[in-house]
Amino acid sequence: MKPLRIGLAGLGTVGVGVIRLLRENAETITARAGRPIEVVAVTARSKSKDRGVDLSATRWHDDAVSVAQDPEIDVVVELIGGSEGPARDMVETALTRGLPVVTANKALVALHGSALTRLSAENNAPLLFEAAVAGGIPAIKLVREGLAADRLHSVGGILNGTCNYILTEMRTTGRDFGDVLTEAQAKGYAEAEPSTDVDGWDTAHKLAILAGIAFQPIAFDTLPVHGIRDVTAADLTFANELGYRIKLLGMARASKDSGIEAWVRPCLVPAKAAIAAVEGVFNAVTTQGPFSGPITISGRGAGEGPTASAVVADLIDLARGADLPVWGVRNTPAPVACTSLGELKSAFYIRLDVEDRSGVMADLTSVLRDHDVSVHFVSQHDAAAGRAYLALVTHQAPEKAISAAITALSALPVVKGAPLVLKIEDSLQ
Ligand SMILES: NC(=O)C1=CN([C@@H]2O[C@H](COP(=O)(O)OP(=O)(O)OC[C@H]3O[C@@H](n4cnc5c(N)ncnc54)[C@H](OP(=O)(O)O)[C@@H]3O)[C@@H](O)[C@H]2O)C=CC1
Ligand SMILES: N[C@@H](CCO)C(=O)O
Repeated sequence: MKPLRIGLAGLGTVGVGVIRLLRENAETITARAGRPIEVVAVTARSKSKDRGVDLSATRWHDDAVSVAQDPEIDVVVELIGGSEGPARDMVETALTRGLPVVTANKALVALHGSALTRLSAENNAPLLFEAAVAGGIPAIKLVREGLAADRLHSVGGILNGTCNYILTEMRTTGRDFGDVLTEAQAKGYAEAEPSTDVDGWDTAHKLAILAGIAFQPIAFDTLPVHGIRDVTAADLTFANELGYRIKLLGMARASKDSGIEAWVRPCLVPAKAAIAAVEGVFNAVTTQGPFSGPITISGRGAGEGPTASAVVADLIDLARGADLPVWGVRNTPAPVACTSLGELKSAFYIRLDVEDRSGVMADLTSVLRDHDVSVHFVSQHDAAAGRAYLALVTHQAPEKAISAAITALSALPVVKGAPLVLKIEDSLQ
């Protein structure tokens, strides 16, 4: 049997994992793929680095584009990362040559997915990226193949393990964000420059891909993105008392006007919901469809083994000759802007740091009354001397009314520091 010959760029966590998995499970993979899958050419920044795997039988290339130009390969695997530079150049070169591409690069697919899809279609070259969303969870296969018949109402979930780890640790130990972030960096979960994770961008990249498959590609720069930096230990305590957990969610929904409502932000989810039990570095992907009903699957969203498992599953699909359209449809839909969230109605959690004296509550509620925001529940915890944290839970209100109320509340002399507003996401089961 003729092997499927792989040219692989990037020999870091995922690249080495792919080589190990292909070797360790060679017999099983060959049986399932119908032919052997062999890495025959590689590149990385350093040729001399010991990576703990034997590369003596592979051809070394000095740059990624030259791997994509290698005449003796059948598939390019891009595991360098980054939406620009060598990763993008290599993928474009391969697709232009008509070579199938497998990548784990969510930033590349989220930002340049439409242009790459055009290249893929023009050159009849498959582009697969199962590992780009939620690592070891077969998220793309779930939505693109498993749920291909349903018109989903929503798709999304907990898509960043670093944030979920930080929020879980803050809740269970009472420590603050900065403290837990330092620990997450020391343990190698968070990047040294953690903004991609904690400011929500990694979640946004993954959500954009899921939304593109479930609905239609979205214009990435129209996606509202908020991370977890402003969530405090006090918020996690309040949420707990209210019967909720705080999770960084990325969600996309088919909106009434046939657009796509999508956002990334920390939310309160009912403690009873399946997704609330997904803790630590685990990810969860959740869907709702009129025929398929609610589905939530969880697992490891990162790491050598889980991510390599997803990359190699794509390679097995290619070896089997599977014909999988990039976004699950034959045409290449143009990206659409996400719908504005202003009219979106939801209940909200508002946390305020206020002076602790008589009349403060009257000041606050008069602002809410003026913006037609009705309060469902109030709770108070002592903060510093003479100060209190107040948590308000609102009834359903349009997001723009909440935003205007927050601006007015922030201007009150009794309110200290910036209020925090979190959406209450009651629809997840
Ligand atoms: N790590 C994870 O758990 C997950 C990662 N991903 C994605 O997988 C991809 C790879 O991630 P990961 O393995 O963690 O990254 P690493 O940082 O561990 O590895 C990156 C690799 O790319 C190589 N590289 C960097 N620049 C170049 C270049 N100009 N030319 C050729 N090679 C280059 C590096 O070389 P050298 O080793 O010599 O420095 C290194 O081997 C990224 O897109 C990431 O987002 C997706 C899901 C999970
Ligand atoms: N940085 C990501 C892993 C790669 O997708 C996370 O923390 O989930």
